[in-house]
Amino acid sequence: MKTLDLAVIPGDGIGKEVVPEALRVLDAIAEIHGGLAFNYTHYPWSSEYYIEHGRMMPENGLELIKESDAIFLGAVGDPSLVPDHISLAGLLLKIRREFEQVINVRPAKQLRGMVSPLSNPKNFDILIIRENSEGEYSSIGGRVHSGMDEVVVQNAVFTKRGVSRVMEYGFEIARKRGGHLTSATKSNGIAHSMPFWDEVFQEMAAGYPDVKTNSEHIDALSAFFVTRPETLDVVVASNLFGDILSDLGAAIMGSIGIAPAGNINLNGKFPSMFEPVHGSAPDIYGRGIANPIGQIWTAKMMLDHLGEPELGEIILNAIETTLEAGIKTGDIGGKSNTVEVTDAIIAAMKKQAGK
Ligand SMILES: NC(=O)c1ccc[n+]([C@@H]2O[C@H](COP(=O)([O-])OP(=O)(O)OC[C@H]3O[C@@H](n4cnc5c(N)ncnc54)[C@H](O)[C@@H]3O)[C@@H](O)[C@H]2O)c1
Ligand SMILES: O=C(O)C[C@@H](O)C(=O)O
Ligand SMILES: [K+]
Ligand SMILES: [Mn+2]
Repeated sequence: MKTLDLAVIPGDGIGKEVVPEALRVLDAIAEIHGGLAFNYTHYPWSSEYYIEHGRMMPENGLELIKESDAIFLGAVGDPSLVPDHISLAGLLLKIRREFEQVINVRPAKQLRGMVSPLSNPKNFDILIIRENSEGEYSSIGGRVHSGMDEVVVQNAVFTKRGVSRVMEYGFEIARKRGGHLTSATKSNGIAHSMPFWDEVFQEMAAGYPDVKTNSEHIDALSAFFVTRPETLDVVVASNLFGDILSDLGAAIMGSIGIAPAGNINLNGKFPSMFEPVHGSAPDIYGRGIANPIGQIWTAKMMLDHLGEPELGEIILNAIETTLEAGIKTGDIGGKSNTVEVTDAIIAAMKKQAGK
């Protein structure tokens, strides 16, 4: 029996609704496999935890989850309890950074049964590779003075190491897909970091003669996500640009409620973390109507990462079968609730596996 230890952090809002549903899917996949078990350890770290303890996770929190095979997280943030920059920094961004999850992989592709808001979407299949440890998300800066004299500085940090490794990841994955790599830049407006970003990209491209490349300014590239997404394949982007592009990618798929993500540790020193692109959705939390597909597709990405791609495939197929059957939550035009969609996905998995 192969046992995978998962640290489970539902977090805030709909994270608490969709994570338990994705765990039901994992239990079903374990049953289908027969020789695989998941050992979940649940952590209640969240904004509510902050209200009680004055921090988002205990002081030794990272120690507690360090040995797990992967971290499975829902969403972090409840602005009615804790300002977002404190809650995200104390949990989500802390794990990404301290566990050196330097790459954030975010697919945006058309699923069977999904209706894109684009009128003629032409079967796009994009993989966004977001730098996940530096760039615009640095905590270097500060505020001085007050009133009209107030001055605020927020520094962006781009290191040769950080930029090279995210680009190398992009090139390798583009090579594996037999595809091409687009770099998201803004070197016409941002005079230091982005020309540097372009230089590293060009240097590295020389080592991948088989991978076609292009660079697009982030503003134009955003428009291409809408006007001709089928021409994009792998897209490598800085932390902030990748963040924005991944919501855009989710939007053209049909809903942010279905978009998955993996925060990948490359050096093997710490576990990777899997969590959907969406947040805690306070506007719909508590009604049982959140779309569970983002969290469930994220579980598929986690299984791929843990060496079980054929199980991941069963899950994605079942998601598509369920969408094709019209069993959908309200964000994608359906009438079913979170639990009903998950039930249908599990039933489709079992049917596929002949059980
Ligand atoms: N990775 C994360 O944990 C993460 C990501 C984004 C936002 N946040 C946090 O979440 C909170 C809310 O942020 P936001 O409103 O900007 O983004 P959000 O992703 O939570 O919600 C944006 C919109 O999408 C809808 N939506 C999101 N997920 C959905 C789902 N599964 N099913 C159906 N509809 C869904 C919401 O109802 C809302 O209308 C904030 O505290 C923010 O900081 C966390
Ligand atoms: O990284 C962030 O800014 C938090 C959230 O928006 C995300 O995309 O995970
Ligand atoms: K999330
Ligand atoms: Mn985001």
